Amino acid sequence: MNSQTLSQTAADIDSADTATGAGSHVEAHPETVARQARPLRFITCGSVDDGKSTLIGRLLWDTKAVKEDQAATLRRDSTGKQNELGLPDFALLLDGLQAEREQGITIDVAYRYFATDRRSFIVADTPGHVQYTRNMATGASTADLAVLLVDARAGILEQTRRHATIAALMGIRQFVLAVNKIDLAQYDEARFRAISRDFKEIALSLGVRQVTAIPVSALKGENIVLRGDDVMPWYSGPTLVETLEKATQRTGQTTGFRLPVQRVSRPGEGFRGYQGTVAGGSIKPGDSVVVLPSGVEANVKAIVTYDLVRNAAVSGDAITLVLDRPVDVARGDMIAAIDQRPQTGRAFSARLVALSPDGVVPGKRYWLKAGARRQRVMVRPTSALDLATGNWDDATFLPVNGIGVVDLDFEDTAIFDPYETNRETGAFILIDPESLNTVAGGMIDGKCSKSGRFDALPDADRATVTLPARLLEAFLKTEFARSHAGEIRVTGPEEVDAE
Ligand SMILES: Nc1nc2c(ncn2[C@@H]2O[C@H](COP(=O)(O)OP(=O)(O)OP(=O)(O)O)[C@@H](O)[C@H]2O)c(=O)[nH]1
Repeated sequence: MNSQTLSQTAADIDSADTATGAGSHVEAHPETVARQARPLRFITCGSVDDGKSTLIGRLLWDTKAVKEDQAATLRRDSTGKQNELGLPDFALLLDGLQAEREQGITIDVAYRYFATDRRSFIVADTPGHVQYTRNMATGASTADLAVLLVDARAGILEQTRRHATIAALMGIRQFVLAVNKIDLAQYDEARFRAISRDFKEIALSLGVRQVTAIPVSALKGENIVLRGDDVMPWYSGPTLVETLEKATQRTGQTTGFRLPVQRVSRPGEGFRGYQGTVAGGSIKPGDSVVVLPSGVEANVKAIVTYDLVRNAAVSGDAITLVLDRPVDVARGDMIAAIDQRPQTGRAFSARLVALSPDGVVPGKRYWLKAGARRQRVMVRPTSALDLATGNWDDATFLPVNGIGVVDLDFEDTAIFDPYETNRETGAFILIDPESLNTVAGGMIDGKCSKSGRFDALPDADRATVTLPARLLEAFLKTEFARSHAGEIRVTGPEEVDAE
């Protein structure tokens, strides 16, 4: 959404009347204001021991985000453990998290908050091990920018490519390459330039053009918050924190209004509201909406939060929507802008990150969960990313941590936006129906025209039901028939019908 449309939206919202005329009113907060106030979210990724914890510790320390008691603890805990430079171990600032990980307590991603005079930040610290790809994907899904760390001595590793690929797949369009431990590489400019060149090539192949490479020593605090000019006079670019201060925030959503319905509220006679968190665009009373997948159209009568009637709502607001006519809406449905609808269909193309040890198996039926919606789906990988070469090779199976392109075939109508246009209504997870484990995280590329393979199941995979004509129609309307469509082959009407 450009700034012009944003201000139009804001103006629309401000001039909106409420249709109810009742209750208290809250001034709408235009998206623009909310976005400026929002902290920049970024992730840090790197291989084990590249210095991620030290880098985040340094950022917190040098921006004075460390409270005095924490600082005292750090000094105390570092006693006797100082490195040859006599500096405290900044990674200890993150040690609480480490301890919890070691105890096996599941912490997907730890978020830390800090601020400079210019801006506030939330950094998602994601573990470096290969088996934590899932966590990285979680952190990346909300991040505006990714800081990728490499050890100046080791250069680009497969893990660097893996992380860059996941970050790009999750929609991040700004990378910072922190070439760390440059002190251990004798502050060698040629080394830094060579690593930057290799990385920029990878980023470009992933469609990421905005790359800032910075030579840093996280341990010594050079080019993190303070400059390292005396040891790296050849580097005149920005420090890490300057780059973060200037980074742009991604909107994440360029679609019209989206409300994935989480609950239908019927507190009393006559009132029926549809509850959920707005996942795109904005809405005000009087706007026309469509309920999907039914396609029924209605107008918004009122927008209610838990104690207020509002004259508008924007992305991120948890609301109850009241429509101007009785409409059949169920949990898992989507209420969307009438003139900017999401895509609906039974076949979609998507990219997946496989998360389970079993990988993603072609032909197997999974549950796909997107917001409150859960649907049966068959997944067919068509290509997989070779992280060593960066090539997309033909593939029919995705092993754990594999990244691939897949076709999704749904049993019934699915509703999505391409992930590029809406990170909430374009993302999903796959669940194994037997173990209930999360098998993969995915992002929708778009609808495809291929016919659903649920229609083309081999006969051996179907139950055969033969029914008299008078029962056939009634049977096809049952919940059982609808939820097993594609698995049941109905042959009929049978001869007995003549009786
Ligand atoms: N000389 C030097 N040592 C560094 C630098 N950054 C980190 N180190 C050291 O490298 C080691 C690993 O640093 P960590 O910050 O624990 O690395 P990490 O990437 O967080 O490791 P994991 O948490 O295991 O993924 C520690 O001994 C740090 O003191 C640096 O810029 N220069």
